[in-house]
Amino acid sequence: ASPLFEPLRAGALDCANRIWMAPLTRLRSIEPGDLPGPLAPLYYRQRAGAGLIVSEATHISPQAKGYAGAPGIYSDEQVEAWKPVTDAVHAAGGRIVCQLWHVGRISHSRLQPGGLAPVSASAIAAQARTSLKDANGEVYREACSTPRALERCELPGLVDSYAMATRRARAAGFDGVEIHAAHGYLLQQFLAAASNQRDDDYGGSIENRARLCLQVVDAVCAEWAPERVGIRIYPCPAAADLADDDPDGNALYLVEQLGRRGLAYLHVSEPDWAGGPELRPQFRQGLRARFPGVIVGAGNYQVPEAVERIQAGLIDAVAFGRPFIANPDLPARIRQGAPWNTPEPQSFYGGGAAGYTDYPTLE
Ligand SMILES: C=C(C(=O)O)c1ccccc1
Repeated sequence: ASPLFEPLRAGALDCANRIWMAPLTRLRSIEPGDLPGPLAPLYYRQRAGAGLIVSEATHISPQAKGYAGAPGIYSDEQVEAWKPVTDAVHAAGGRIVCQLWHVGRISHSRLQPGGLAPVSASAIAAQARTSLKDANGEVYREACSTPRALERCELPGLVDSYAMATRRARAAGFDGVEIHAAHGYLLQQFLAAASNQRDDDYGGSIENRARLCLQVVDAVCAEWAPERVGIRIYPCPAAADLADDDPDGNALYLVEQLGRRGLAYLHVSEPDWAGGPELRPQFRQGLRARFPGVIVGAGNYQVPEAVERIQAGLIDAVAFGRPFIANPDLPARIRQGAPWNTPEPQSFYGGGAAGYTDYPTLE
């Protein structure tokens, strides 16, 4: 039998298989309120055959919001709106964790409280666009606003926002949380030399640049338990404005610190996500040597490649993104060697049922 169908225990998370659903932004939440939409329970229940579902990125505070239509996990109303999702996934025998997101500078003043500038490690604008919605609810892309640098005295409150979001995720029925430290969002803006020009103890050395991420991990674990906490990293950023002096060395330093905290899993977003360089084998071995928990690989894997990497001991599970958009029953299709539906990019972001809950299953 394929190693993909061997059960896996990641901390306290019992996964029926090693085919995980990667976090997928779909921008179908209700505004104002940033509430999961009415179709979210069906959408996630359809995909409950995943060994573990990682929810779409979910912002931890109003300031953490960077995309129109993304959901939040900072209000009691949002907790109530997530319960039908977690209940539906559990009723179908699935497991789901909430991905905790602070976008930092990948935002626009129009989405920020009071129309203020977004925040980041330093006042350096991302060379990126984000997604807003027009009066008709249509998604459009716009350049990110120039951020302001967070004052050092704001950081404890920011760390506490992650702890409060963790408390709400637990109250909403999630099985755990995944800290989003990847893809150029706030925590990676502190980690990367190009985006972090701070001259306090959160900037300069990699120990200083990793400080906020590790304080967030410790606060989230203290709020719930390390066995319920995963983290997503993007060790080889392709984007120039996340350039680092020693990407491999800095990533291995971070993973070594994470490896001492008893976390449920390390989720590694691989270069394919944005077309960066392939992860080198010795770097993969470096991750395994430093992280004793479950390691999950994500990055447009083909099935044979995932099986090969699991059998080589480099990863323990694989997270599929776009394939899970188009194939609610992806694990069944993989088990049967059945063909996969092709995702339709025009309905990835925004909209309603089309391209969300209407992809066909096998039977
Ligand atoms: C949260 C995202 C990420 O992690 O890259 C995201 C956001 C918008 C579109 C695609 C992906």
